[in-house]
Amino acid sequence: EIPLNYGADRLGKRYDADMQKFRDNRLGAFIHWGLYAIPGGEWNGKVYPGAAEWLKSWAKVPSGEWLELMKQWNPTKFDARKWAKMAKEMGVRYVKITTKHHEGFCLWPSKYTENTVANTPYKKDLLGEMVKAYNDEGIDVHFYFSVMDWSHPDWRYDVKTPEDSAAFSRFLTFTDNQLKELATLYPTVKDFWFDGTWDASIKKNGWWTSHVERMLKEMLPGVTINSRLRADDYGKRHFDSNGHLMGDYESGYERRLPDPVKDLKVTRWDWEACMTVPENQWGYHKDWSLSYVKTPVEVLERIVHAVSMGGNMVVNFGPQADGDFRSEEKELAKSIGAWMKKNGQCIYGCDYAGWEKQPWGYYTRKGSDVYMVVFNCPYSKHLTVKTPKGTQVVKAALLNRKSVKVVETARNEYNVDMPAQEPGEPFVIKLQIKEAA
Ligand SMILES: C#C[C@@H]1N[C@@H](C)[C@@H](O)[C@H]1O
Repeated sequence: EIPLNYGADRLGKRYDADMQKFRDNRLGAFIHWGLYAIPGGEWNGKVYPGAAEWLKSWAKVPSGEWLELMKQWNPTKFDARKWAKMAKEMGVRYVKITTKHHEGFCLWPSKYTENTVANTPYKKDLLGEMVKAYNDEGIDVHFYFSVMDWSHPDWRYDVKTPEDSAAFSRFLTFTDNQLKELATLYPTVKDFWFDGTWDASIKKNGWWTSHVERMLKEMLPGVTINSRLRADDYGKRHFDSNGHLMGDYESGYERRLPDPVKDLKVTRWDWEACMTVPENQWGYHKDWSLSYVKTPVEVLERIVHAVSMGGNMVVNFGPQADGDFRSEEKELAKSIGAWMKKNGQCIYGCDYAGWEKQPWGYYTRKGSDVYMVVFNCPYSKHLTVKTPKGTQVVKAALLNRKSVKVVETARNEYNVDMPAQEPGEPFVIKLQIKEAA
């Protein structure tokens, strides 16, 4: 192996209680909220179809002009308790909040910059209100933090000159201070999800990314850190130069998922995917007609797909500038929540089953309970199940309801009958199995 000072701190998965909770949570929600919610994708009368939280970049708005938006930041309809109830009803076990996105506006009253909620008409500590409300509902809070800060004069995309080095060193100190501030002010935070770490300036400072992981873990024992923070001695990201995952879980699956047959390697480590409901909108965009908007069943399939491969899924919400959610997002939360209420036992605490993927849907597993989550009903009216050698299917039943017929068709092959009544939505069959000792 290549000797590294700033490669993976640990080989293999973490199995402490905090990581197990991260894993068992399985379903999370992203909250992308910042100044970008005010223009909602439109600048000087032009609507930009790109991601709304990148509008400053698409419209080439100078930072000074962009930060003028702070004068309009006053989410009068914001009610943290309502937000937390919506998350609870959706069945999410954790929420990832953008403490600061690339624009550099902080949802908490940081004392290291003027670009914070304290210097807006709203004034109050939005992040603190959210952390309390979600925690009061038993929902874990994770912090999204963008290292790249378009509004900070010392941010550099690359470090080429002595001036760049001096500036970027100041920037890293500023960032350290903000992270220590977040860990001190909000000690119930369970995870830091870093973004904006793809530029040469960070890749050339792998030591700093290693320092941040160690610093936060020292301040908050048990906290989880995503792989996207990390670069090693040679600028390798997520996986170090020896192929070992850095951080505690892979966070490369943004708006995409591993192939359920070809990419089974991901079941060897923890990972978390995140997804948008439109094709690519994280922050609030006023016009969702510009791209395809996933239906609740399509969102649900991505959630189940992730869990079936041992991963978590985070579904994104982009609140409006007034602090309310658009109706499509409220409907989505309700719809997913209704399904999770009936079927959540095939998600929470579940993992990769290790059985051969079938066209009707996905397997998930918790201990000796194997779940079939059916999205595609075959004309044959039965669902093929192929078990690993030495494993038998003893019984099958719709979740908490009547059993369905199981017929052995060949060694380690079964036909599981479809339910008599067409369920009209993705449904779950729980298998009772017998494994060779
Ligand atoms: C690119 C990029 C960022 N990463 C996603 C999680 C959003 O925050 C998007 O703006």
